[in-house]
Amino acid sequence: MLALACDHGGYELKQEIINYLNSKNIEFIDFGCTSTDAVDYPEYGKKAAHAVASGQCDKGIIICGTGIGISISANKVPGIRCALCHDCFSAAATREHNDANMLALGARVIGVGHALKVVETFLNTPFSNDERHIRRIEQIEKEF
Ligand SMILES: O=C[C@H](O)[C@H](O)[C@H](O)COP(=O)(O)O
Repeated sequence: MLALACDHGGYELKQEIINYLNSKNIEFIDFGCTSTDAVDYPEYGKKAAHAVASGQCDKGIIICGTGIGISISANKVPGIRCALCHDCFSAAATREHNDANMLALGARVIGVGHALKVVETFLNTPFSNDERHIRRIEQIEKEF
């Protein structure tokens, strides 16, 4: 199960991602927002992040104008590793190396076609399970 969320800047791209997910029969929960009316991205980013952190959803995709504010918000939730990616290399690498559990996109940065390729790459790339990456992820989670 995938968690989706956006602010007003990401609403239209989220609708395109929903069409893509439906075409692939990928299940999702949409945590809003529900229109292009202005909202505050932290509320929506954190809702989706809590769904992932609690195990209700396996992964999340969140979208704002740049992807920056909503990813910063999601990464405040313990257990969330949200990666802002606007290219397929980064989307694959963050799954393989960081076991990222959320993807952030900036709808004012990337075109729809490219964004859907980034989404596809993120969803289809497994974590490497490599010892060095596991060690580093454990360090991310640890208080220093
Ligand atoms: O990082 C924040 C996001 O890009 C927001 O989508 C953006 O700040 C919203 O801007 P505005 O309220 O001017 O539409």
